[in-house]
Amino acid sequence: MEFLDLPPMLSASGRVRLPGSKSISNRTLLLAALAEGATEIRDLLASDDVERMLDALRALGVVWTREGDSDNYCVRGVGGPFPVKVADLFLGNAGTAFRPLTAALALSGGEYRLSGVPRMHERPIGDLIDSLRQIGADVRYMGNDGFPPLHIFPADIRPGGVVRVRGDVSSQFLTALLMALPLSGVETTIEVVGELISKPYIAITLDLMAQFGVDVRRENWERFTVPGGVRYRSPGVVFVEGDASSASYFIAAGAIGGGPVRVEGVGRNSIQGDVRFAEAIAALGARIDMGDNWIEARGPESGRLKAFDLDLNHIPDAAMTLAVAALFADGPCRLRNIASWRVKETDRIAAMAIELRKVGATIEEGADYLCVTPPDKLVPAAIDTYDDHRMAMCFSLVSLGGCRMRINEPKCVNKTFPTYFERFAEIARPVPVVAIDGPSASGKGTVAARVAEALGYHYLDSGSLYRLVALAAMRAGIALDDERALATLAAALPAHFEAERVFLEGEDVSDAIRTEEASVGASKVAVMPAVRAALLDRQRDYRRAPGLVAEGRDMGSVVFPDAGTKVFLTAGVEARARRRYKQLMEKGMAANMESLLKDLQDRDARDAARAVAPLQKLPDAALLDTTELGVEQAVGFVLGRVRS
Ligand SMILES: Nc1ncnc2c1ncn2[C@@H]1O[C@H](COP(=O)(O)OP(=O)(O)OP(=O)(O)O)[C@@H](O)[C@H]1O
Ligand SMILES: Nc1ccn([C@@H]2O[C@H](COP(=O)(O)O)[C@@H](O)[C@H]2O)c(=O)n1
Repeated sequence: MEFLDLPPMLSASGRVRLPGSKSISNRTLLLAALAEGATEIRDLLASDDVERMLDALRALGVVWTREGDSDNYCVRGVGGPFPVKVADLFLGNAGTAFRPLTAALALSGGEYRLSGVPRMHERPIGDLIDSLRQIGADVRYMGNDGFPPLHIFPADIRPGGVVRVRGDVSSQFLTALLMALPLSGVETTIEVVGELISKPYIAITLDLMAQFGVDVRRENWERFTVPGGVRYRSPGVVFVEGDASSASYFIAAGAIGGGPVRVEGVGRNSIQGDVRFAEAIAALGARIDMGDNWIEARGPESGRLKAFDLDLNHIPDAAMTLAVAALFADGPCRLRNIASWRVKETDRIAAMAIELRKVGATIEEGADYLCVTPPDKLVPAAIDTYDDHRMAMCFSLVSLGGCRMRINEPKCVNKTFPTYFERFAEIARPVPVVAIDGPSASGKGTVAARVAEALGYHYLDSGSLYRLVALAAMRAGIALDDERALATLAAALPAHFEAERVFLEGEDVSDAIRTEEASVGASKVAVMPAVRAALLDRQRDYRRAPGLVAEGRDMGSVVFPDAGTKVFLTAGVEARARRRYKQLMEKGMAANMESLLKDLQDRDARDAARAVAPLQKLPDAALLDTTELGVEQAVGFVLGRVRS
């Protein structure tokens, strides 16, 4: 399985230029395709869902071109129904392509097959088909009744009068009918059955249809009359706004991570309903500023978001971001009227509940609501994403709580925002790590502890963990080559640290882990991949605000590969043996120069030669040879690297 590890973040600030809106991109493409004349589309979203629409249009005989590698396209409209009369279309999991194309093709007088990924075949479409059948369309189910895949046949379309469509499952059914009906040329009224959900998405549809010359008469959100004798006409150029749903992650990042975070591409003039996410998070205490084409978010004055109880029917997609923002609220939060989540890319209510529990939240889940009680402390977790781009993007925000996160299958963001994690990395500031690696007795521990003190950071002596495993194994009679038993021991090591002392099962073993026997034992158990894996998360958990200085052999290469400062600290082996001898003497421990020298050479060789996480100077690490340097000079060097 592919995954992406996000480090714990300290804060978020910066600017993000948003990718184009998915809803506007796919609607504009379809309208441009059906229109008379050519349409220049600027800033089209580059994503999987839009590619599915572009592929489908090409297969249906629509000519479109892209300006080089840009996001600007030109679509030559066909001025009516699609010219290609037989086609087999694969539409992935793109609801914004599947539903509107179904309606437009049902009125195009051809034979078409429409299919998608397995999840698309679980997403209901029966209400739309029922409506299309009311005007004579011949659409048949190829699998389960009410669900894709579909087979459309030429039919005698009888438009006019009133068509009824359900509005309480997906607003895309109404959008699909609205966009297709002008193809019939006859005035037709659509009556919505049930309370229409996601009204702002219908507003986008009506706005874009108007730009293409078709003005729909709307009576409340219940009746929509599409005029007769009208055809779509290209407005010439259409600018696609930035995606307001995608903006929600960055607005939330500013609110959770302090900010200011500014998104560019949507603002108070937006036609997208999800800009109202800004209002929702402002109600939680976030400080929001808005311009015509930008929104800026900062954290609440009080430092913590307020608990909420909100009806989020109008912003179902951006509401997912609020479910994760709830982790940062000062009390239990309730997200209401979100039943449509159940029929999206995945059952989002169920998926959210499972994943929020993983990070420590207490969740109550209902048919159309979710209650999130934030945990006292967030728990690092591996988040499953259910092939749902929004799950991946939402959960990246948990890292802003100073909690490392693993996002499984992160490429699902390609559906709407292929560069999401790059943009997120530009605004999120990880808890800084200074990684100091080097051979035994080179002075890493001494230097790292002083650097940590100077910076006010936490300190990790990773070698002590391997020493503890060796000591615990020797005490328990576990052979130092029994990898499985050693890994089990390492995974549940009953050890803790207090100031500079180390405890094993409550006993102070600070000196016991420093004996030569424990040193040799440590270097033997450290060769084993399973032991190293068992200690990995434990080491990563030391990364806490305001920062960490970590020393060992693989701090910069494996444990904290993204460390901002990496130093390879070394010294000649004789100098190191002399230092170690002096150190042991000062502690009143027995030592012999000759055996110390041999022991260091053996350990260095074992550490450097092992297959997993070998001791090495990384290309991005600064080399510091302290053979001729004092401790203060070495500390000064590292601090200089951190501050430069
Ligand atoms: N630059 C230096 N010059 C002289 N002595 C030093 C220097 N750096 C460290 N020392 C001394 O060397 C001894 C060994 O240092 P330290 O324990 O920090 O090394 P280490 O690399 O952490 O060793 P290990 O990997 O075995 O834990 C200590 O007594 C320390 O004070
Ligand atoms: N990141 C690390 C740290 C240590 N080891 C192994 O543990 C032994 C003891 O470490 P000290 O730093 O306390 O000397 C060392 O010899 C290494 O074999 C490691 O593998 N990775």
